Amino acid sequence: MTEPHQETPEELDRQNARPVDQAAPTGQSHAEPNPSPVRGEEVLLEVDHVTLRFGGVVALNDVSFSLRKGEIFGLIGPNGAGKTTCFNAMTGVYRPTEGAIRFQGESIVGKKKHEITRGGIARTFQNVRLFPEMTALENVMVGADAHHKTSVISALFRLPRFWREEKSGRERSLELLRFVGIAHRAGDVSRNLSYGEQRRLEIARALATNPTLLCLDEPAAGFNPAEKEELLQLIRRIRDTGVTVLLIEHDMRLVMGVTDRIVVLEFGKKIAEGTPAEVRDNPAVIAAYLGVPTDAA
Ligand SMILES: Nc1ncnc2c1ncn2[C@@H]1O[C@H](COP(=O)(O)OP(=O)(O)OP(=O)(O)O)[C@@H](O)[C@H]1O
Repeated sequence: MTEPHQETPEELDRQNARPVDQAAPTGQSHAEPNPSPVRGEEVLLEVDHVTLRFGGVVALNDVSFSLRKGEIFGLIGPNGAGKTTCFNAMTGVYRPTEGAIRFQGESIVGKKKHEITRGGIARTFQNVRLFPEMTALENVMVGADAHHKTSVISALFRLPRFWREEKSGRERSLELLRFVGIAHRAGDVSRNLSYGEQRRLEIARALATNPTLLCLDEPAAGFNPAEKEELLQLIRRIRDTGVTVLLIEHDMRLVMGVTDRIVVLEFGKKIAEGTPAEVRDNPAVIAAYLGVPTDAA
């Protein structure tokens, strides 16, 4: 058995216990139906019979699903279901013990995190991870840098290409700050931004890598209802630019309001997959959230 490789201590900093808005699916949504204007049938990412064990813990147990290009896809499930582990396997933090993960038809298992980012998958984290002493603009420019072609030599000697790329990186980063609604904080040190602004900044930084797929890990955690509504609109605008979005989120109203399709995990296994309406009415899902056996639901 291959043990999953683990790259950073922060990845192992298991969930800072926090209250989650983990209500059972209610059937109510505060948002209008999701129009999915750019959703096609082309498969973008395939999780193919993935099992991932941490010693004796089976965090993912033979999980399979695929994301289609242009959709907003939700990955949900109770605490400890395996959602973050699944994200980590997709973004090169953990290597599956068994199974395959393909992005645009190509295996990404065993690739380094930066290779996967360059390949077009970007992510945000459950806990805000910014460079606290850098300005908001600089934080985004770090993301944009991932795509610069400038060599160390041309950066050291300030060759024309370096300046061109520095300038275009700055302009693009400002544009992204505008897109997420915090351009007015561009010059402020990121630790001075409000919590909501920091979460938007993380999204801008992830978008700066020009992703094809953006993975958002509990982006609404700690948000009030108005902030959640703004986030829902932002996720749709991101999707409307052609970026496919994968969302882990405990807030059922947000998930049901914004996603096209959902996969539900429980104890590492996929227990349901379908549209928000299908998933909401699925007895196994209701049981998982209410904590009762399926046959009693
Ligand atoms: N690095 C690790 N070492 C050992 N066990 C781990 C590790 N990461 C996750 N696990 C275990 O794997 C299982 C799935 O955890 P995971 O964090 O993926 O769940 P989750 O669905 O994201 O939960 P939450 O909603 O609480 O964030 C849990 O039992 C967890 O304790």
